[in-house]
Amino acid sequence: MPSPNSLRVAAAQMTSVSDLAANFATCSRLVKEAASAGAKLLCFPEAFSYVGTKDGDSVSVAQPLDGPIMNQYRSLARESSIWLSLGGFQEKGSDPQHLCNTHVIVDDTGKIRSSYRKIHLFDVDVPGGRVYKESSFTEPGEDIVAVDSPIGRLGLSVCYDLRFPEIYQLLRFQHEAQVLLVPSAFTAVTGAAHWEILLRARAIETQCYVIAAAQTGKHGDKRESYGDSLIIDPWGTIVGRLPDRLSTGIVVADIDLSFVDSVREKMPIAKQRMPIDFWKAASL
Ligand SMILES: O=C(O)CNC(=O)[C@H](CS)NC(=O)CCC(=O)C(=O)O
Repeated sequence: MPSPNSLRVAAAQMTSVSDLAANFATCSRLVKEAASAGAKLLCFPEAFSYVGTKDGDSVSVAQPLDGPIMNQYRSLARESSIWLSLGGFQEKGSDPQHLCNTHVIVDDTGKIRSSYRKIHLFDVDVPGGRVYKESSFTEPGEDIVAVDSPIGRLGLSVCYDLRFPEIYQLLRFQHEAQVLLVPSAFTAVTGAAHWEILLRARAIETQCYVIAAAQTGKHGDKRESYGDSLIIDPWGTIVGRLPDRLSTGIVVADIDLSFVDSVREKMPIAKQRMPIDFWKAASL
């Protein structure tokens, strides 16, 4: 039985393709499922609205946050009265060659509450995979973003950010996040090696819930994502996962913010951690 303090959340797992209308149809079905399951928030993965067939394709579909694509998703939230985490939206950049990889939070009336632009861009030669150069078509963000919601204070990030613990330390200790969102499209190779362990580490070291919605499977014949959308509690326990890592669907879990408080009270790392000045002196 969920405790009286519990709040229901959901994370989608899906295989977006290079067809805006097809992805919107999938998202709209998943929003209805999440709303009828009683979820207050549904999180979508990075590139939910569009995955191109080759690098940089997505620049051609980039739009501002007040454009028609985001408006469609805002009306989904309003119609089903549910908050949405729209991770990795292709937001129009400052020139025609670039976009921003933007994580948008929309409330249950369809209003944009906040947006975060991916800071760490995936310029990586994946061992046994291919070379990625996200910075060739993406402008990096510069601001850390947290926002209040009915399911607690949300800390925003996107995909490759997951490998950089500093951003999560700041979200927890400066911005007071209680729930970290990590919408992703991890590669099949790096996901198999690192996905679950990185997410559980971030939950444990920040004592936050982590909700990580994932792209999964083959997007055409060029790209493949690892999958495995996860909801993790502040003790590092996985509390939500789909039975099949590759299927399209939602995972639902009840989160309890009093559990966040109790983990933090019993293991008071906020008080015990050393300030940055200590480390500067120690490394002189
Ligand atoms: O461009 C798109 O369509 C969607 N975005 C992505 O796929 C991004 C940038 S290329 N992928 C990652 O950040 C993978 C990270 C990763 O796999 C790891 O850290 O191991």
